Amino acid sequence: MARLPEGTLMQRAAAALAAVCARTLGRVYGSRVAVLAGGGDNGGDALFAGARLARRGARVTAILASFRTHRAGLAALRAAGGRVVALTPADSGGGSGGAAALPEEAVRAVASADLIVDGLVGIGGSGALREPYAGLARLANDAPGIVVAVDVPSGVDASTGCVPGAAVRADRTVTFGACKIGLLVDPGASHVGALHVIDIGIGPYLPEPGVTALTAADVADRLPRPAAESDKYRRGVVGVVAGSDRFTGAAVLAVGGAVRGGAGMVRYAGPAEPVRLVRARWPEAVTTILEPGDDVSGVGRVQAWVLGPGMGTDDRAHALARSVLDTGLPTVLDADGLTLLARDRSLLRPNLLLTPHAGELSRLLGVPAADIEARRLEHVRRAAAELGVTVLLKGSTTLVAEPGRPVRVNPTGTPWLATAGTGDVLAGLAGALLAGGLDTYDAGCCAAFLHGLAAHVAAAGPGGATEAAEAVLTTMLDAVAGAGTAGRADVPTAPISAQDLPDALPEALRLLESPAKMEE
Ligand SMILES: NC(=O)C1=CN([C@@H]2O[C@H](COP(=O)(O)OP(=O)(O)OC[C@H]3O[C@@H](n4cnc5c(N)ncnc54)[C@H](OP(=O)(O)O)[C@@H]3O)[C@@H](O)[C@H]2O)[C@@H](O)CC1
Ligand SMILES: Nc1ncnc2c1ncn2[C@@H]1O[C@H](COP(=O)(O)OP(=O)(O)O)[C@@H](O)[C@H]1O
Ligand SMILES: [K+]
Repeated sequence: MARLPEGTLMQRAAAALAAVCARTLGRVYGSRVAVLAGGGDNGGDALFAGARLARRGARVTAILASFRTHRAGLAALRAAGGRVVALTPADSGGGSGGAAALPEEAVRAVASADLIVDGLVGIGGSGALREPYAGLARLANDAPGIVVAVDVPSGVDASTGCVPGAAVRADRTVTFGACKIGLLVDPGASHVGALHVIDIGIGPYLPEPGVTALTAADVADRLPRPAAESDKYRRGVVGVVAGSDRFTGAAVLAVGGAVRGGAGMVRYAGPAEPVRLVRARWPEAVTTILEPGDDVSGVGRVQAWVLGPGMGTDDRAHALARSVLDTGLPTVLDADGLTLLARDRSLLRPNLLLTPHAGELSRLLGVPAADIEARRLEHVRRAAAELGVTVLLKGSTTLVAEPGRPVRVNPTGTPWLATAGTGDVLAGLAGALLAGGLDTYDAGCCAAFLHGLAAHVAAAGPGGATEAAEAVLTTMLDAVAGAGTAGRADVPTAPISAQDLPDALPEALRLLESPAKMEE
């Protein structure tokens, strides 16, 4: 800002915002636009964009939520023929009266708009939206028009993704200069809609990001690949200690993730019944039957372990877990393994990748699961710092934290993954990548990326897999890099089950290669 004439950045932002609004509307002339303007520069962006749309023939009404309004923006809107409705602090959309307490003129303008521009608050917002901002946000959400958020959907904390109160649910978000963390991390991320990241020329002046995301090319670069002189041992042997007579599926799913994740060999060790089922489904796995009280000394050499899914939490499971962890090898610790760790911190070792969901992290940190869901970034950072290991927090947006490194957010997730057993596949997949030589941080990030991609491929089926994967790999990541728009592909999808994931992994891996080549 200091290097440019005053208002230059805002004009760049407003021009791009108006262009997205115009494209969204299709026909600008004669369309109805409501601009919700807060008291800061976010409102300024929205008012200048409103002025541009008004000059192209849109009927624009600005609703001013604050006494303080961006002066030049308001003047531009007025000069372009826009109408203005000013609210007072007494105009409250809150309480049981809901939006009805807002002035009729404002309610009508929003309810009849083809497009609503949310310029209430941007990166300067703090805490839950106050009235009348909150009432306007609710009004926009209930209106039939398309909602375009300026920089950040108002009510979403731009730095954390927390949503402490009412918040705008946008169909599109046009963000300036860089993708904000809160647009990628839930619950904020689910308010964003299609995402446009607009380059306004500030990139070279921004500090190192605190949160990063891997692109398809980044993942492809990191994946272990067999060389001419490879053999199964050098590609990495992963040992899986999972499943029990009661939870046999966990064994089959974790082994499936490891086999399809590219391990040179998978060794499975467990009770007789899961061993029988693993052999039936994955004959390539080398199995060892563990009798009660056995440790893993008879399993053979491995480079990394997957420990925990469905193994139980009794004293025998505890002793078995300790025998795995005492090998000192890199280990994915999941599910029951995490419950054991929560009870007995002496199991903690370096070289661990913990893969908790919010419930499991809640037990590890002694914090209610709802707080973890509400402040995912804070809690994953805290867990990594407190435990001194890599922590992959599963759920609506998967985050990977390691002390001293930026948190990585996984861009490939899909809610179709919310089904029993998918976590077991993730653990196996991450184990294969660890055995292949990746460190716990990269193994976690790459596993989450491939797992999400495989879910898209499986949910879209053979007919839509390519399109669905391209939407994730190209469009979404381009948008984050400022070169396109992110939105989900419009391909029909169907529910998936956990066992679809290992089967979809080969196709996901092939599709991962193609955009990587395109970028070259
Ligand atoms: N940086 C750049 O390079 C560029 C930045 N640009 C734009 O500037 C935006 C940042 O502008 P900003 O700093 O003026 O803050 P902004 O987001 O408008 O919020 C402040 C206002 O919101 C209010 N308010 C706050 N919290 C509230 C709550 N909970 N509930 C209710 N009200 C609340 C607060 O009120 P106050 O607390 O002061 O009473 C004040 O009026 C940025 O997001 C982008 O759009 C572009 O032009 C391009 C260049
Ligand atoms: N709403 C969601 N959106 C995206 N991914 C999700 C969602 N809910 C769960 N997942 C993913 O599904 C998997 C579920 O794992 P987990 O909770 O361990 O289940 P299970 O123990 O049944 O295998 C994780 O990879 C998680 O990130
Ligand atoms: K906004």
